[in-house]
Amino acid sequence: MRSLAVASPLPPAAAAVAARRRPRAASSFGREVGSQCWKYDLGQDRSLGGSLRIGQSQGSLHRQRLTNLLRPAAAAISVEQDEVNTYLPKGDMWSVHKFGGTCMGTPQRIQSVADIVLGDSSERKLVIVSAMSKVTDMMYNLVHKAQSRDDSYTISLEEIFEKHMAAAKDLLDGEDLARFLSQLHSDVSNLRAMLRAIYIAGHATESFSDFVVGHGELWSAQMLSYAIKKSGAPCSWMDTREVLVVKPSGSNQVDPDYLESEKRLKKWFSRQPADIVVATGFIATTAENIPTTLKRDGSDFSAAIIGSLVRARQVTIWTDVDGVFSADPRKVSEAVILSTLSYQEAWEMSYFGANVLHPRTIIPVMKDNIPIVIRNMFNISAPGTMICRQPTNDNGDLDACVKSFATIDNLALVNVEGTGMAGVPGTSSAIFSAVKDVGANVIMISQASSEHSICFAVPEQEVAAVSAALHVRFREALAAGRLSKVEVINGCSILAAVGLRMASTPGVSAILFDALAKANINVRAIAQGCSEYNITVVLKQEDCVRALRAVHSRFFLSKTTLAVGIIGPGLIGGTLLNQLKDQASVLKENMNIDLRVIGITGSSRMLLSDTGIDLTQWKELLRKEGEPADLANFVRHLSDNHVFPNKVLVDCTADTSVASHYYDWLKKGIHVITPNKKANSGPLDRYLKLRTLQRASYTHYFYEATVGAGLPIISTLRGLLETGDKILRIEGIFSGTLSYIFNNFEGTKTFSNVVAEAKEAGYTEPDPRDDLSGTDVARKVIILARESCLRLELSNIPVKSLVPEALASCSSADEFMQKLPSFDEDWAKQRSEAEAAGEVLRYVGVVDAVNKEGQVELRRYKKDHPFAQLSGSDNIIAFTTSRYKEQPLIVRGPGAGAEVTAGGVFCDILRLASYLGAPS
Ligand SMILES: NC(=O)C1=CN([C@@H]2O[C@H](COP(=O)(O)OP(=O)(O)OC[C@H]3O[C@@H](n4cnc5c(N)ncnc54)[C@H](O)[C@@H]3O)[C@@H](O)[C@H]2O)C=CC1
Ligand SMILES: N[C@@H](CC=O)C(=O)O
Ligand code: NA
Repeated sequence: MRSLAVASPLPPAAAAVAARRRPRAASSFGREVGSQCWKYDLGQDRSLGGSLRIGQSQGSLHRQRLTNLLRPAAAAISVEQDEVNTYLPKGDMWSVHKFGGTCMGTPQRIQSVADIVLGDSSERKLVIVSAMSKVTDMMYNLVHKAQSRDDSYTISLEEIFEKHMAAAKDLLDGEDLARFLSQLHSDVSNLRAMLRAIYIAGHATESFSDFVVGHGELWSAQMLSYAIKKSGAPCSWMDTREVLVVKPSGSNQVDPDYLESEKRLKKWFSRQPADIVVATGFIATTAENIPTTLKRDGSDFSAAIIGSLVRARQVTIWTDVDGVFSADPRKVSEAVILSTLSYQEAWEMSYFGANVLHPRTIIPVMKDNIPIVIRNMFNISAPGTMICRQPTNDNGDLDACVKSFATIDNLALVNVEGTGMAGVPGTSSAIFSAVKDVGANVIMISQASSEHSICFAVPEQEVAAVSAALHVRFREALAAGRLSKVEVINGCSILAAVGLRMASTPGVSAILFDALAKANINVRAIAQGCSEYNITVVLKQEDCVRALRAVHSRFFLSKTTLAVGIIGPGLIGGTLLNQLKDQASVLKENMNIDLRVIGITGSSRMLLSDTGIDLTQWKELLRKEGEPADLANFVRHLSDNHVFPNKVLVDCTADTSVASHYYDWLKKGIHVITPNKKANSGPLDRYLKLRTLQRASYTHYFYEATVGAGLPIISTLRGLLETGDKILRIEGIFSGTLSYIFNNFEGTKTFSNVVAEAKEAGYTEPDPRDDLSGTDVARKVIILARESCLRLELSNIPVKSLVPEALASCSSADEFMQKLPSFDEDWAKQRSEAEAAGEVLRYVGVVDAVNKEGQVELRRYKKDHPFAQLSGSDNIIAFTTSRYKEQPLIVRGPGAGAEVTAGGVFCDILRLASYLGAPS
């Protein structure tokens, strides 16, 4: 027994690479192949490492066998330099397809792949395949087990054998099956020998490992080619180690040698001029004819290189998704499939982890302008995403400029700040060399031109080292005050918008930042290079998904998407829901506004939905599927919803306690709309706080229906004030109920009957005493007074109540209505007295802006006075202002009732949508 002692001065892995790369003279284990030499000298392979001793006979047997194993591929790839066959067809005829492991997962799927290939009407087809799903991992595992001296590699190899045998038996028959199985047997027996050597050596060189692993592709390619042949189409299979020549380019990457590969490909075709070729993905050879692989995403890369070599008209990458999404669909459920992308956009997106293509996959096809199409083999009807030079929908449209959004989490921002940085060359170099020295990866950099600070983002787990290095590097500058701080902001994320020409198209970043502002998201840093493809913003990580959804919906959904929560589905709330239902599709189509009611709560039950309640049956759903009402949970449901960036709560109750929450809701970034007068007519300090918050934020609060229902009262007043007019007096009939009562109390019906009619018609407050007492009018007077900048409390308004004192203490509205007839006579008397004087009774409210006071009272007006001309539930409001002094500006019309009031609230919702960016 002769011992073979191998002492390596290099670590085994490095030695393995060195051994592979160093050309050697042919040894007794080497063999001349054609004009080239197979130069792999196992005897001197230092990567066998350590002081391993292998018995001579066993060692030489293995060496001999292993060399032979590696040989077939090498033999085939030998090419005479001048022997260039011209068969390789050029032009548009080749169509290249690539099917990944999932597509090749089962015999049935391999058959479907065959069907897809046969269904392609291209003249010539080149099909690149990965190993059956999981096989590559199983093969790596074999190597791992063998080199860890784990005997069970033999069982694992057996499993792999069984898996392929079973698949082949399912898929093939006759001679082709026999041929495949015989090849499989022979390959497995060779692998057994190779693994045994690895087991004995306790180590596998990279080329041994690549050789073993590549069998997955060899088998899947053969099976598919036989399956295609079985369907009647002539088909060859190609071991791409015979043609695809690559050279290592460091950090686990390889560069294709196009010239050499093209020569070998032509040679290959000269021997097998087939119209359908199934080729192995992932595997290749070095110029020295050593089997290797294309590393990560190797099969896509194979397809792109081969596509380029045959000048394919298109490379189709088949996978299990419909195409490339506009955002991670796990985070944005409304993400859409993009129909086209430019090469650069695909490139940018893959950087951000979008499941597109590895950037290097794009390079080979990009240079020849060959489109890549990503398609779903399990959904052939989906057209997929085409990646090409000039996407057709890239027509200068603002929205087409942004293709997708992506995020990176777990980052920290480092901010280096100080006056001593400005104008000092070398500061940034010093900062980043310190960062480099600790091996941290800088993900974005931003420096304002004032030069007082530089900030950059690094992975959070690297920031402590970066910060420490910067403190050491700038110790003196910090001590001297030239630098004021090296600050670390943890918990950051990056949100990137990717799109061709985005950065050079006016308005895109405005839309982006506007969407973020409206979603109440604070931007911490911004970077946009001169590259046209990317705008990056840094945000708090907790805001990131919300931000992603906000910007995505702004660019990809309707222009304005609004999630609505309705509180109080009574008369007004219920009518509003029906109006929303009827108008939703028109709004979506004509105005690009998408309103989704995602919650309805009454006082006892609530109904919640993440994406929108079916409004055709909201009542039934609320009854059957509703849960016990809980306002806090209801609000949480709305604010936690990240699908819709804009949210509004519509308070259709008359409840003071509901109104007391508006401040908190606005603070949370939820817009508020209401016909409920309680907040604006409640305590002055609360009101002022609410309005101050509203004015200081991008969150909106609208309440047009609190005065005159749907009539444009608040908006008219605002228009006057905002354009510089001065309000002198606002006077009018503000109560639809009282207007109706006095318009219809003409002597034919009793007073209590007319009140009952008003209640029946839906004009009254839930408790009609609020109308008759004048409180409702007083509230409206207060609302208008405050809007006109008067600081009045409800208690400052003298009110003449029409509720008989005896009925003020009735415990319910019903009891009040029952007892009201006993006062009909008093009312009849008052009415006839006025009538006798040629006058009518009218209940009016006044805002006297000059004297800073308000009044609410029952007055008598001559029959020719405009206030005497009203009918139904009409309100009339006269604004006397500096500009409208001689003749007041008058607004008149029905000022109560379900449809008009709900219409007023709806109008506020649309006003909000337009504030949020909906087109006018
Ligand atoms: N009816 C009209 O013509 C006009 C009414 N308004 C205002 O519209 C609001 C609604 O009036 P209506 O629909 O006529 O009253 P309503 O009594 O028919 O409806 C109010 C609804 O709110 C619910 N509700 C009460 N407290 C609640 C709470 N804490 N949480 C959840 N739900 C609650 C009630 O169960 C009821 O379904 C009132 O503030 C009223 O002043 C404003 C202008 C005109
Ligand atoms: N009850 C009110 C309804 C509107 O605010 C009225 O009658 O005007
Ligand atoms: Na109004």
